[in-house]
Amino acid sequence: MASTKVKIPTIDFCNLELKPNTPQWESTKVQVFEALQEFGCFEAIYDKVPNEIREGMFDNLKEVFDFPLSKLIEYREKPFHIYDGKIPSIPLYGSVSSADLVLPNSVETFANTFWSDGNPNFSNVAKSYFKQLMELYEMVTKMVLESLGLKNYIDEILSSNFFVSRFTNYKVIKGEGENKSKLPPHTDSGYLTIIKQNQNGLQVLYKNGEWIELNNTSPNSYIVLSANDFMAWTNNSLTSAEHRVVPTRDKDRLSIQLFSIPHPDYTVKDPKRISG
Ligand SMILES: O=C(O)CCC(=O)C(=O)O
Ligand SMILES: [Fe+2]
Repeated sequence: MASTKVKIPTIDFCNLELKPNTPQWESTKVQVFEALQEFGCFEAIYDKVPNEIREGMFDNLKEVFDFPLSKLIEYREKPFHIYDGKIPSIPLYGSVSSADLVLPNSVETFANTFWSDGNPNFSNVAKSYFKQLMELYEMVTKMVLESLGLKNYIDEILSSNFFVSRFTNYKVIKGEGENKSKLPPHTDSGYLTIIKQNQNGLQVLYKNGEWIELNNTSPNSYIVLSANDFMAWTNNSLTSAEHRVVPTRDKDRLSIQLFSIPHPDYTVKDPKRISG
């Protein structure tokens, strides 16, 4: 059962004055660092993604998971595109992932696979959605490095990653039970993951052994999780959040994830150790 006792911090990123070296930046930075140390995650209130963009993402994604399986398989046949589904232990889970933000025209490749007219609306909406979330990623990364006294490494870390986006559907079939789409506990690879869910279900494991429900359904709310490579890079200063998904409602749950992952040729090491 998820606990109601411990609460994941909610951090406000809406302030227009939120720029490095301002008092707002300094106080937000403290909250970000403490949350990632203690919980490995927080809820960001971030208003830079217009409502119609975010809603457009979910509307388009509903259609993707209604396409026949053959489309999903066709999608998987393209380089750097992954479809996970029909997993025997969680048959109602399905996701499509793409290294879409590094490969030119990759959003269009995605759209062309699923929609015969290439769905220009999807491409526009997706580019805008991820652009704004990459800015949130950049702010959080800078705040962590400044908190660690590693300001000089900000450019290095920001240029060491690529982004992967994943769209996930947790199908609910009446009478089938939640276990068929439940995502088992895990930590993510990469630096940070930013998640938007259309209904709750994401839970994070706190150090006292309790699973805490992440509330992320208000329009401007996004979950930021720190992942394994950031924990390693910071020499365990941050926690890599162990999380799982337990869909509880009686309609399909959709979520969108943005993962930032170090390039395969980048060596993830605590910079203090690199410099001796
Ligand atoms: O669906 C979610 O909210 C999270 C999914 C997740 O943890 C993952 O794909 O790694
Ligand atoms: Fe995950």
